[in-house]
Amino acid sequence: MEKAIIVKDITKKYKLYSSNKERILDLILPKSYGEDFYALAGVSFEGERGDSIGFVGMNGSGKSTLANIVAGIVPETSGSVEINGQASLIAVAAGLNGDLSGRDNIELKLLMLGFSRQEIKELEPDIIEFSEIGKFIDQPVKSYSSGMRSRLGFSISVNIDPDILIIDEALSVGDKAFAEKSLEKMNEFKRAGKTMIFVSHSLGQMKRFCDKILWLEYGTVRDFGTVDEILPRYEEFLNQYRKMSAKEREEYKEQRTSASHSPAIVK
Ligand SMILES: Nc1ncnc2c1ncn2[C@@H]1O[C@H](COP(=O)(O)OP(=O)(O)OP(=O)(O)O)[C@@H](O)[C@H]1O
Repeated sequence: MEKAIIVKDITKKYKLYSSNKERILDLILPKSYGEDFYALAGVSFEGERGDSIGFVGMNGSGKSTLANIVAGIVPETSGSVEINGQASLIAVAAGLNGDLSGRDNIELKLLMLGFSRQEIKELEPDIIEFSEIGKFIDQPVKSYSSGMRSRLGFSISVNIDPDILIIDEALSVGDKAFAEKSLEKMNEFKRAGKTMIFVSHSLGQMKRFCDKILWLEYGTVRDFGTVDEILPRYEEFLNQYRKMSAKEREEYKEQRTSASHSPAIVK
């Protein structure tokens, strides 16, 4: 099978500051202030053409960071991402300019992706119709609700028919009717043999839609495999985790992160 996505040993380091003063001092005297925090610490996986890969994991495990790195929106600190084909990201409101109208955002995004004026003219009505934004399409995006922003982002990305579609929680923001319509659109992509990455906390949607699951935990890969293999393990883990006391959760985290998050592993 042809590889669509090859992710090798990705790390993402952020600096955490205890105050704004520290943040500013770090700009003047880099490396002297702030604490290193690894949102991702050595993540590798491969997706074949036609795979629908779900990213699961607890809050803060690194799902969105990884999706944004694969989409080329956020730079990695080390490691590499190889993509065959054009990638399009749907992160809630990502890539939308709040001061521009919905229509101008569509045009801008398509121009940035290399579409011609003629192609944009042809695609625009479909994008507007699918988004159900109605007359608000000519209002500035900052006046939209978060659901409207996410519908517009989703509509742009699916209607440009990308080779790789990355969907980050967009379906949990829209209403049920829109979510159904979007899932149907995603199934069309799947039937067309396209590659997808889907970030969600809805295990129901994962089961319905994904073939493979990447389970992230504290910025590392806990497990990667087929939906049938990984989701039952993840659900079992969530049940156990729910029963843990705050102290047990801290101990668990300490045990899981002590080796993998050592700065020594970061080149
Ligand atoms: N710009 C940033 N600066 C500092 N830390 C960040 C930044 N962006 C993300 N992080 C941290 O990186 C970690 C991973 O965040 P990410 O949003 O990727 O997690 P997630 O798995 O998508 O979480 P959720 O399920 O809550 O959406 C979190 O601890 C988050 O606080």
